Amino acid sequence: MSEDSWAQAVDVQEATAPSSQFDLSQKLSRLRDKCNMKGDINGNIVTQRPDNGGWKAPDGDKPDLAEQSLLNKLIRRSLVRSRHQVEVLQADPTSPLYSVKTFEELRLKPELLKGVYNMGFNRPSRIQENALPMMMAQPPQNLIAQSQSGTGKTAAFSLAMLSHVNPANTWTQCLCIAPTYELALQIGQVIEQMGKFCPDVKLAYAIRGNRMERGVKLEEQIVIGTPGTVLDWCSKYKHIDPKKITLFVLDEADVMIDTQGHRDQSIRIYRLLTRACQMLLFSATFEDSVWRFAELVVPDPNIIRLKREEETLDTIKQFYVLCKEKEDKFTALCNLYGSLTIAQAMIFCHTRKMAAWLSTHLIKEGHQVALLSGEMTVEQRACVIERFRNGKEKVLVTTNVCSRGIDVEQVSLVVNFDLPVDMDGNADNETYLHRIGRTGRFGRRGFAVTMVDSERSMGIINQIEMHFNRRITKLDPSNLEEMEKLLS
Ligand SMILES: Nc1ncnc2c1ncn2[C@@H]1O[C@H](COP(=O)(O)OP(=O)(O)OP(=O)(O)O)[C@@H](O)[C@H]1O
Repeated sequence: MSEDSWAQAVDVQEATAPSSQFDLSQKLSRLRDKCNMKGDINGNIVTQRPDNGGWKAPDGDKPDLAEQSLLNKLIRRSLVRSRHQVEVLQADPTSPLYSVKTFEELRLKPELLKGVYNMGFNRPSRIQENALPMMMAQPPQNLIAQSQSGTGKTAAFSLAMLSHVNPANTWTQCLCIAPTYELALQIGQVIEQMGKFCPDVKLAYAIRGNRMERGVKLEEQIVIGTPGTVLDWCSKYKHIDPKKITLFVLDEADVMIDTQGHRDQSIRIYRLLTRACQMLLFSATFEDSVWRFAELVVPDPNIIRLKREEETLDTIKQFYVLCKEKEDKFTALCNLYGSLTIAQAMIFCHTRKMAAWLSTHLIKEGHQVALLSGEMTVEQRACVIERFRNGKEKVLVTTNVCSRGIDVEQVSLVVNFDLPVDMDGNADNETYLHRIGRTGRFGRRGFAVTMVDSERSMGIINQIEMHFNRRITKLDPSNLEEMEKLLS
C-alpha cells in the first residue's frame, strides 16, 4: 500500500469523530452505551463496523492490533501484576537509579496525589516504581518502556504529564499520540480522572472532527490525539506550537508502527519538536521493528522492560479425542461435557462459520452459549466477554479473536474443536499455548481437549506434543468410566 493510501485510511478512521469540540464524556458514554445495547448476545447480530475504513477481519479472525488493544482496555478491571523483575538500562549508567515504593516519594502536587488515591491506586505498580522517577527527573530524561498490557503504563505517563504541566501557562506543553481515536479517548479518560482535582489543567483531543479556525492557538496544556490530526494541528493549522512542547508521549508504539502512515506521521511530528523536548515511548511488545522505530524517535533513552509472565502448562491436563467429522466432534463434546463438572468452558473453532454452527447446535442441546467472532464490533466483543466472565453463559465459542489476553478465572475446560494451524497448515504452537492457557489459571486445575479428525491432525498433535515436551493423552468419550478416571 502506498503512503498516500495509508494516510487516507487514517483519515477515514479519524473522520468518524463527531464534530463537537472536546466532548469526551459524550463519546465515552456512546462507547459504553454500545456495550449495554440490547440484542442477541450470542453474536447473531452481524454488524459491520461502522467506522472500519474498509477493514474486514479474515475468516480466521485475527483482529488488528489496535482493536485487540482497545478490547483489552475495555475488559480490564485491574492491574496485571507480574512477578518478573524490571530490567532497567540507563542512558548514563553512572547516574544513580531511583525507584519509588510510594506515590508520596514523588513529591507530587497535593491535588494530583489526591487524584491518584481517588483512583484507588495505593502504591506504584512494578513498572511505575522505576518509570515514574525517571519520567519526573530533572533534567528531563527520555524513556522507552515496554511491558505487557495492563501493567500500568498509561497511568504512569498520565501522571507524568499532569505533573509536568505548568497550569499558569495557557499553551500546549504535553503532547501524546495514540494509534486510534478510541485509544486516544481511553487515555484522555485516565488523565481526566487523575487530574480531577487539578481544575487549572486542561486537556484537548486532536482527533478528526474537532475543528478550529486556522491559526487559533490551543490553551489546553495537554493534547492527546492521533498522528494525522496532531501533525495537522502542529504544522498546517498552527493550533499547537511544537517548539513549546516539552513532553512528548508516544503510546502503543507496536500498534503505531503496524500502520505505515502512522509511523511516518509520528516521525514527522517528532521532527517538529525541539531537542530539549522530553520523549517517552511505550509499547506492550518489543520486536526489532518496534525497537528500530523507538530509536528513531527517542534519542539517548533510558530503557525499562518488564518481562511477561510465562504461561505454564503445569496445571493443565491435555487430552485429544479421535473423531470423524464435525457431527462426531459435536457428540464427543457433549459426552465430555456430560461427564465433567465444568465451571466454564471455552471452545475454539477455526472459522466463524464453524463457530456459528457449533454454537447453534450447543444451544439446541440446552447449553447457555456465547459466541465471539471477528465480525462483531470491539464493544460487542467486550460485552460478550464481560457476560461470560460474570457467568451469564457457561460456554464461550470463539475463533482466534479471544485466544489472547482474556482472563476468566473459572474456565476449567478449553476445547480445540479445530486444531490451531498456521497459514501453511502446520501446528501453530503459540496459538495452542495461548488457547489452552485460558484454563488452569492461578494454579487451578484445568483440562484442554483437542479434537483430532484426520491423520494430518494427528500429526499436528504429535508436533505440539514434541514442541512442549508434554504428553497429550488419548481420551475415549464413549468410555465414561475411563474418562472419569482420567479426568479426576
Ligand atoms: N498503581 C496502580 N495501582 C492500582 N491500579 C493501577 C495502578 N496503575 C494502574 N492501575 C490500573 O491497572 C489497569 C491497567 O493500567 P494501565 O491501563 O495504565 O496499563 P497499561 O500498561 O497502559 O495497559 P495497556 O497497554 O493495555 O494500555 C487500569 O485499570 C488502571 O487503572
